[in-house]
Amino acid sequence: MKLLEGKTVLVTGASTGIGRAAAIGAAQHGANVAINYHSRDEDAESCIAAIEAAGRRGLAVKGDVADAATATDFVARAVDRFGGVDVMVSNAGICPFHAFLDMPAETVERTFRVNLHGAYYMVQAAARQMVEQGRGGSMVAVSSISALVGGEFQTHYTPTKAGVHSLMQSTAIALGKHGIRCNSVLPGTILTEINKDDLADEEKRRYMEARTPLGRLGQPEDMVGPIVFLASDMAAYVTGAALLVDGGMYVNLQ
Ligand SMILES: NC(=O)C1=CN([C@@H]2O[C@H](COP(=O)(O)OP(=O)(O)OC[C@H]3O[C@@H](n4cnc5c(N)ncnc54)[C@H](OP(=O)(O)O)[C@@H]3O)[C@@H](O)[C@H]2O)C=CC1
Ligand SMILES: C[C@H](O)[C@@H]1OC(=O)[C@H](O)[C@@H]1O
Repeated sequence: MKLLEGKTVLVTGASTGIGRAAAIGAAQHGANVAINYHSRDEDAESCIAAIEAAGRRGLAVKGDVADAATATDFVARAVDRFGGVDVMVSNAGICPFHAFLDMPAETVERTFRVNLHGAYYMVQAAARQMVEQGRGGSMVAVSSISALVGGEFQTHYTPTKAGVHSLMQSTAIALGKHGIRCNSVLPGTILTEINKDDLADEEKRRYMEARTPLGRLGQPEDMVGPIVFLASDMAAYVTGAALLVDGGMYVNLQ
């Protein structure tokens, strides 16, 4: 069953990882897909090729989500190409692991700007377009298990993920009257570029696997079903919700 037939889906940070899998998955579910990315031109091109191989139309727009103008440009380009916006998957993010006491201010600033300001501007730009269209819509923000728990080397990162989760709760209220639903997914540990170096440490990787009741870390494709579901009309009465997609890691105290 195709859940996004005829819809236009926008995904930020879709050159690699979770965003890429979500963009291709949305196309396989019948959507035309516009992707944003920051630096990896070839990966963005191959993502578009995969969208087209699924029989849908794709558009890649390069830009830094930390800049509010990137969001208005991304939405405008998507509307120009596809005629509207039905779904915004706000996914772009960074996590430069670093200790707390000597954390550089620039690292804090950049992480906040990309992860939290970026999500805010993208969701706001998409919402303005959806309200103008008058046919509702769906926002899916990629938050994290880190919205709920801490990380020694993620003191600048976890607050942004809690912020994204909170943004979806508040926008669910602000936009409900327009038929726009806002939800977040909370991935556990998914094997992507963001943690490649961190998890190159075998001991750390084995520890993270051992914490996961399903016995393995996640793959980007594990995120597709939950994101597509929340984006789709199957979730028509779901808003302000947060869906953990973590193989059970969060509940595994002992
Ligand atoms: N992997 C995991 O375990 C988890 C990830 N998450 C979240 O998932 C999201 C995606 O991460 P993931 O797929 O793992 O990591 P990746 O590093 O594989 O993907 C990150 C994506 O974000 C893009 N990006 C980075 N900075 C910017 C920017 N300033 N402007 C626009 N795009 C940008 C990258 O583009 P490019 O490469 O072209 O620069 C890339 O497409 C993040 O928000 C992360 O916090 C949440 C929980 C767990
Ligand atoms: C980058 C981390 O490995 C990843 O990101 C998160 O949000 C979680 O903390 C994961 O472990």
